Amino acid sequence: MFDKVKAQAQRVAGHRIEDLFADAGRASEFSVDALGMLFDYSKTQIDADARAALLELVETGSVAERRDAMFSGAKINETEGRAVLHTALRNLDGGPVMVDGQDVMPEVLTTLARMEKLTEELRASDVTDVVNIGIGGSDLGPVMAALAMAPYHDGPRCHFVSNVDGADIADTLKGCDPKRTAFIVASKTFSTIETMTNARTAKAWLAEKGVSDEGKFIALSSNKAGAAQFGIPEDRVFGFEDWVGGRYSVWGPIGLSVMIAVGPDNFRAFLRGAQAMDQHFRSAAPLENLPVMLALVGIFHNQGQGHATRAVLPYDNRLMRLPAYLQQLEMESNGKGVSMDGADLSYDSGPIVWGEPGTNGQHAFYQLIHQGTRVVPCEFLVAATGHEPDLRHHHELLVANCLAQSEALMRGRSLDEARAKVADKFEGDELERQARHRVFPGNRPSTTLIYDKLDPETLGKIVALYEHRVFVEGVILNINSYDQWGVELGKELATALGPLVSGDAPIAGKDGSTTQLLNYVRARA
Ligand SMILES: O=P(O)(O)OC[C@H]1O[C@](O)(CO)[C@@H](O)[C@@H]1O
Repeated sequence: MFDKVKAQAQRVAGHRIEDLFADAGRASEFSVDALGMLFDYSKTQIDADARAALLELVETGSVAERRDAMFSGAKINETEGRAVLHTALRNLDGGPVMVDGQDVMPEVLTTLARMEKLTEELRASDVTDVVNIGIGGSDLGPVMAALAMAPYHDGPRCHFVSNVDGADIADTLKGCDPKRTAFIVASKTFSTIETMTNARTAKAWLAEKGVSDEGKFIALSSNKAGAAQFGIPEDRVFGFEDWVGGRYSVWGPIGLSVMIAVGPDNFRAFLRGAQAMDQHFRSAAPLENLPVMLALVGIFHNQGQGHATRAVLPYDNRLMRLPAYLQQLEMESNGKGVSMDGADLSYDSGPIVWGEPGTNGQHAFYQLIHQGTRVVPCEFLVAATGHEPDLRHHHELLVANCLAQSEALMRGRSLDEARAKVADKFEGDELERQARHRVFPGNRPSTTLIYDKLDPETLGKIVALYEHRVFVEGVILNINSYDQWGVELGKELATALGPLVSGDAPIAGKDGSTTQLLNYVRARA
């Protein structure tokens, strides 16, 4: 499937990216300028022929057909028999969206209106703190978006508790007044062990402080019966259907904490941004299509050139949690071992995604990115303007650093240049030795997504852009991006190990290492 792309990747392997700019039109020709953002992939080895081979994958993979199937409510999550319709949650002024012959939009809009009503009530009340209890998609989206929209935060303080480690909830509750704290239990299934354990601990904390839990809990879940069993009244339960995947759920009820923080208008702007990206994805030609081109660059680096990882490097401190969010989005979606028909993949699935905001990462792991033996394709994100007009010089430094990194990755530093740098300090063999340590190979690919300002609408566009990128890569890889069976085994084993850790069951039938670790814990508990 990737033979042509691999052949192209091999052909361009020796090309210096820098030299490609001899073509004065390269920067704009290898960029997509749409929706108020510019995606520049010109600092990669992709040239016209390589791009043509990549674009063929869009045709052979039937990306357009699969895309239309997704938007139309077809059950493209075939292993779970579900539609994939997170896009309906932001279809604010769109037409009907049918699932099993029924328009889901009236319910979506009613739920949104209910969320807005509760949000207004909460924001007008004496509640000072809201604690969202959830994990994975019921945590990462809200955390990431709430942080990204910090300048618009004018509601109660929002906290996020996810880890089953008691340290998480204990540290969070330390700063909260039980009378003025509301809890959101966010769980699609309402059965996730971490979330249910933390929710019960929150209930116990209120009881211990002598505060009734009446009216204190809100549930966001597809499992209304589970929420009722926990004691949350129906009018404080916000449901969503199984066609919203956990890692795609920030746009609906799971985003309630974000709405409470920034208010309904800003939350709607966030949805509008995503909706604009949806429309763009559906209508723009592949070459002009942001998600398609972002995906093809990813395919080129991973399946074409064999680079197993990619770094996401936002030069936007408020996108601090974007790499973690994308780790779930990309790796839970496209980290699969079999194709749609269940056959073993004969090529690599999605890449290992990681990152940190710049400039912090520069002083930590960029050493490896510049001089390590492995190539890490980098994806920079940066805003043209910041939210702090009085701190313009900070923003200018931030942008300069971002551009400097992609330039340095591309240009590198030759041995001659390195020698010149230290010629006044060393001579002879020592000069040679010292110079070699200062060589940067360069020719390392990166892309840059630049946008005006990280406002709610832009954030919506960026997140939807990455969602659709994952979709396109998944279609081309012919995998199901919407299930996550790989998380099951660990959950099952953890449940079985519980009594062995607590000492309620004898340690038997375990391998030597697990037995040794259990004994170590039990001796000290
Ligand atoms: O919202 P829930 O049902 O608590 O699930 C939380 C997370 O757990 C997972 O199922 C993985 O274990 C994710 O896909 C999901 O986002």
